[in-house]
Amino acid sequence: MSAVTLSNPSSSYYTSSTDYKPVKLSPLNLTNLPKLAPTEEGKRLAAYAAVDANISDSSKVIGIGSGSTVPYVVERIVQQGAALNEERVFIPTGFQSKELIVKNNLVLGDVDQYPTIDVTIDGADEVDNNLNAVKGGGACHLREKVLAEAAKIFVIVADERKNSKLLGTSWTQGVPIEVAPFAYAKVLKNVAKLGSTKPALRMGIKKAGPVVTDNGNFLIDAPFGESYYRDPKELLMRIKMLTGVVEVGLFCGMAKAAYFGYSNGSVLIRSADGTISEQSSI
Ligand SMILES: O=C[C@H](O)[C@H](O)[C@H](O)COP(=O)(O)O
Repeated sequence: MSAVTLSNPSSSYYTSSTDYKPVKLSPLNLTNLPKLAPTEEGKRLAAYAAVDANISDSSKVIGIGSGSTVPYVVERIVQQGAALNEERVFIPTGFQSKELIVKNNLVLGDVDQYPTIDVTIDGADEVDNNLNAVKGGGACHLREKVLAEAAKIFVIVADERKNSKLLGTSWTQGVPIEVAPFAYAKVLKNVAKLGSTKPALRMGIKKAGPVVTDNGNFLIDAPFGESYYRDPKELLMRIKMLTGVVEVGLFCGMAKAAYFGYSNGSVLIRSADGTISEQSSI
């Protein structure tokens, strides 16, 4: 992979063309890795950059999130070596990450044993300019939020398609809402009253009936108009107040940074302090 630097950014993925002043980080050395399809390349880049920057020798309790970028997170952690990993405990956000931990012979723990986590790295469905995120496309956002909140450092990894100025731009299926099964019909009515256009119970694929989460609950996907996404925290609080709602897939003010991997071999890093950095790869 050749070193690529985004010297003249003009795309919409930056905050704005005028305030774009990236800090250039030293390149990520990824020589001798197998070539992947462009989007996968972006996911791997984001994951590797996030692990390198956030998981150090002193990171002992690590939260492993869900989604298609997370296998690369675990891959990079494994590359840090068995000696280091034997001294660590890994906490999963769901079935997928539990399998990843077990299959890679890492030590499995749970958040009730380790309510304080050093670092949690997780995927996202969409992230806005202020690091607010939609999560729950894979129905894992309840455990994900607990692990994000438990972590001293919570970091998001994703490919370039997830980087938006405003939530609801690329992720149009709505805010994922985990609900107690018996309350779903009432929550559907109440999110519609809040302003959701066509909220729907998420149905299974290759399974008759609704999706059932790892916690035995149902999911509602509730789309909202653009104005609601301008204040995602307010939207989160209003949905969370509805009786029967277990957790809402809006993560506001939680992430320390988001790493977006680009198919051109670079990573864009947005930090909570407003810093925007770029890392190329060789
Ligand atoms: O519930 C699932 C999680 O929030 C995932 O992190 C999110 O849906 C992103 O998944 P993917 O990387 O597969 O698009």
